[in-house]
Order: sequence, then structure tokens, then C-alpha cells
Amino acid sequence: MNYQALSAQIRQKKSYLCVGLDTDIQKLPPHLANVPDPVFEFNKAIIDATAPYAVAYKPNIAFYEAQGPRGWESLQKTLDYIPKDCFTIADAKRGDIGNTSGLYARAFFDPSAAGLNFDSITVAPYMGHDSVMPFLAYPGKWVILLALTSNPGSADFQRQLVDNETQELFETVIQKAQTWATHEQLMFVVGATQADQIARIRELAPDNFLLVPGVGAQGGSLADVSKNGLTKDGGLLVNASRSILYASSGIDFAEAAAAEAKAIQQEMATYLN
Ligand SMILES: O=c1ccn([C@@H]2O[C@H](COP(=O)(O)O)[C@@H](O)[C@H]2O)c(=O)[nH]1
Repeated sequence: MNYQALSAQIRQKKSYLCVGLDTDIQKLPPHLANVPDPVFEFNKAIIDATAPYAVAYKPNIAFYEAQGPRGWESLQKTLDYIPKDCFTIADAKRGDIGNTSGLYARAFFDPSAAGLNFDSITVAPYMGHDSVMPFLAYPGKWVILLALTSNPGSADFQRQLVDNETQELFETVIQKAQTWATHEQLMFVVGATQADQIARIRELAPDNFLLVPGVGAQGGSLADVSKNGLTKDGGLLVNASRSILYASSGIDFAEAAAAEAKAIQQEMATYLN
């Protein structure tokens, strides 16, 4: 999905909600325990329930690869089930020397390789340009680069002063990466818990989409993120995973997920107006 189509989806659905499919086998409702693929059945119900309110889905790859081959199978089926008008994100946080990154890119972007055809992948910037470029070699696919993450440890490196102490490392990442790709292929991850930095990030990256995890379970504020992060084209994908997936642990889990997604979408609609 390209920039214009994503922006049009946001306008049409009045939503910039990304539902995070962090599907934890230990947390599934008991009544799914005996179906052949509980992770896929759960995801299918979550997708059906939340699709009216979401423009993107983000399976976190760790939850699938930890299950071995059957996890990859659940991931494949889930990706194929996501409606075609929704943007898909492989939250894999990859990045390595060039030839290895090339294989990561193939695994997630080339359906003739591992069967997966994601729109985008999260990438760690730490190894520099040659670790990121192989992902950008796929026309129409996106790199979502970790810039200022939502976790407390983000202060350890990302907030350190660099460039003769003139700016923080995450600012350098955002500036430098824009010499590698346009805003039509490059997004940045910025935690909702870092909302006080979003105005600065918008100065550095006025047109790039930001993927913002950290509302819901991590306590970030949708209002604060939206106030400084929205652009004329939308410009934000705000992710919520646990607060939607596990809104109820019972037989009504999908209805509870729909209610949670709808509440977020309705709040988003007020900020888009
Ligand atoms: O800075 C980051 C980068 C990625 N994540 C991921 O987003 C979701 C958040 O899940 P919640 O349950 O809504 O807290 C999860 O997949 C993380 O790995 C992040 O939280 N922060």
C-alpha cells in the first residue's frame, strides 16, 4: 500500500489505529484451546471485530517465531486474512550486514520466498545505511525505522547527545535516514510515552508517517500524540496491542476488542476533524 492509499484509508475510516497482533498463546481464551490453530482462530476473530475501526495490523513476529513452524503457519494465515485495504507491518526489528538484511527483506517482502508479503517491516538503525538499504530495494515496500522507542531503556542510547553534543542520537537517525529514502517509503517508530518529543520530531520529519506504539497498556496519551503528530495526510499510525487483544479473557473477547477499538477510533475521529 502506498502513501496516498494509506492516507485515503485514514480519511475514509476516520482512524489511524493499528491493531497489534501480539498473540500470546498463554493468554488465549480457554474455549479456543482445542481448535486446530488457536492463534489463527483468535486473530481471525480479532480482525473481523476490529477491521471497521483499524487501518493497519501489526503482528509482532516474536509471538509467532516463538511457536516454531506452527507459529509461522499461523502468521502466514493471519497475514492472508487481513483485509487488503489495511496496511500490514511485520514488527520484526531486523537489520544486519547487507547480504543478511537482503535475506530478511526477502523473507518478509517476497511472497515467492517464505510466502509472506507484508507492506512494511520495522528495522533497527544501529548498523547504519548498508543494513537498511536492502529493505528499501523492494519498490512499494516500507521501512519503519526505530527512532525513539517507548521503553525506559530508550534513554540509554537514543537520548544521548551526539554530533559534538548538538543533538540526541534519535534526531541524527531521523535526519540521516531521510537521505536514504523519501517519506513514501520511510516511517519512524516513536513511542507514545515520548509524546513530549513529537513536536521536535515533526520539525525533523514533517511528512513521514510515525508508527506510535505505547498507548493502552504502556500508558501513553493518544491526545498528546495526536496534537503534535497529525499532518494533513494523517501521518500517524497509533498501535494498541494488549489493551485490544485482551480486553476480555472470556468467550466475549472479540466483542470486547471491538468496543476498545471503536473507542480509540472515535477519539481519533475527533482529532482528525
Ligand atoms: O518502541 C516500541 C517499539 C515497538 N513496540 C511494540 O509495540 C507493541 C506494543 O504493545 P502494547 O501491548 O500495546 O503495549 C508491542 O508489539 C511492542 O513490541 C513498542 O511497544 N515500543
